[in-house]
Amino acid sequence: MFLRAGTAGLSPLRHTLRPVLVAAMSTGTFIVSQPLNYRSGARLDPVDASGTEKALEPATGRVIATFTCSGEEEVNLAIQDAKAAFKIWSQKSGMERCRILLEAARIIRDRKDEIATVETINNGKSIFEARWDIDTSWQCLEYYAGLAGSMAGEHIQLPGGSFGYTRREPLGVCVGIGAWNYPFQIACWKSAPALACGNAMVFKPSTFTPVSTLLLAEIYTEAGVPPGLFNVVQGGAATGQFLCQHRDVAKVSFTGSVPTGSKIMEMSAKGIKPVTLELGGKSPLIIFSDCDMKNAVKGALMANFLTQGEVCCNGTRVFVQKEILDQFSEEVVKQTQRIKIGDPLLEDTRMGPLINRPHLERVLGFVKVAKEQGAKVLCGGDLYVPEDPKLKDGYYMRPCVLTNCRDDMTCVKEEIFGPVMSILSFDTEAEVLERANDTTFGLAAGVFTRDIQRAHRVVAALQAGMCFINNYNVSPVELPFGGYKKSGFGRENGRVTIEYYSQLKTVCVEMGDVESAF
Ligand SMILES: NC(=O)C1=CN([C@@H]2O[C@H](COP(=O)(O)OP(=O)(O)OC[C@H]3O[C@@H](n4cnc5c(N)ncnc54)[C@H](O)[C@@H]3O)[C@@H](O)[C@H]2O)C=CC1
Ligand SMILES: C[N+](C)(C)CCCC(=O)O
Repeated sequence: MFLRAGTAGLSPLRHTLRPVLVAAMSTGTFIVSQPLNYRSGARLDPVDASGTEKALEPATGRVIATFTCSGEEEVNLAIQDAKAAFKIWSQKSGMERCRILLEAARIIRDRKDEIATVETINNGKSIFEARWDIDTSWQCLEYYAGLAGSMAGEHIQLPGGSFGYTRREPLGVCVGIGAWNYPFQIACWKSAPALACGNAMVFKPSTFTPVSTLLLAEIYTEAGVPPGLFNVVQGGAATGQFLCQHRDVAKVSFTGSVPTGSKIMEMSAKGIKPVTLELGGKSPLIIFSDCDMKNAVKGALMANFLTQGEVCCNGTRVFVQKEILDQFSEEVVKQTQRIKIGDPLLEDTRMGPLINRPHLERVLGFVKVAKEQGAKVLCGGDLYVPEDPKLKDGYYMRPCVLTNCRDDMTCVKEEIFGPVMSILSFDTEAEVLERANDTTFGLAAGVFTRDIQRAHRVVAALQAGMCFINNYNVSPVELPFGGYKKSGFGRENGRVTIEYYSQLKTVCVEMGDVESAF
């Protein structure tokens, strides 16, 4: 077990050992024996409990960690500790914060393979993809490090030499609550802008993926943030509620499902706390007959099969213009059948197991209902049993392409959160826009066409926060990401996110005498 508790700087020994240890980590061997809570700059066991949970390795179904969910007292200590760190951190200049965040970004980049390996073991996504996630993680820290140094207010002249100015100030202790599909990346997308603005953060990962956030906590400490600035508590709904209801929490940023998002908003409303909600989706991907077919097919696979299809912004309703329906479907099926499923730590694997057994069964259940409702399975949609005996208890399925889909089918209306693509055909632009927008979600949307006027006209009419033209599911950290409608509000990434982690103070300065009404 390579994970260490310590927080001190990089020892030469650790430098030498790391590559060996990463190489030694293989599917079926990893066990976490250290505490999974983080407070005051160190791993520790929580002082009280609200139950225990087990974390799995989806590739094998093995338990890799049994951990205590934090009780109210532990949550309280984590918040008090963060409050103390906030006092120090919020007084630092933007450039001072910038330097520390850049150092943290550098450490993540240096430890990319190790972090990606841990992410793969606990989440099941392929190591190939996990490395992408770690790249967008350190890039996010680097981006907000840059903004930290240039955050500034305005100076406004008033009559008679008087003037006003604005200060962009941090909020205080922010809470981050994450989903299980991008554990490390979500923790970075929330903490980087929060810390850049001068806030502290208490983060609660999903109970399914408690492990990798600890690496981030240790890296922040190693990079020089004050102890307590980034704390981790573990647990599910109970722990989440203690966080959201705490009076010393200034803001909650949540990634997860719509029903939980609605509860988070309700709890935060009681304390008038601002919230950012990154929720689910059922996004449309529109393929016009004038598209570049090769890229459209690649785009459809990117839109549906990353992280075993467990991606909130996936373009799972693939609308294809009638003239190219057969050719497109044939090519999509050919490429989908080539996806290598199996041990996610192997270099050539491109699809690993789903997160757990109940979720796998839920996804297979959607395929069953789709068939009953008249959809045709073009490929996949069934269990996959890898040859390697150590993977026999993992949660694998073959990626599925459905056709003959109608707008009223369950597979077209509901978020499946698994590798299931639904193909629908359409005739005209007006028709497809109407159908694409006919959903309560609005996270993302995509269009493939060579006609640039049409591309911009179509995205302008799409009701979605993140639109792609001639690509899908790329995530440059410079671009804001977030939803319309029930997919949530607030944004992550991009310059605008500074506004969600800071508040504006206006100072009005009188240079003359008070003109009184009395
Ligand atoms: N828009 C986005 O960026 C993303 C959205 N999602 C959405 O998340 C869902 C899947 O993720 P899950 O982890 O299953 O979602 P979930 O809503 O069950 O859980 C999300 C987080 O909330 C916590 N939680 C659960 N009940 C809570 C409560 N009452 N109070 C406070 N915290 C609570 C969980 O422990 C977990 O950390 C999908 O619907 C997906 O679309 C997932 C990833 C990204
Ligand atoms: C990285 N990306 C764009 C594929 C997904 C990010 C949103 C999520 O957390 O599901």
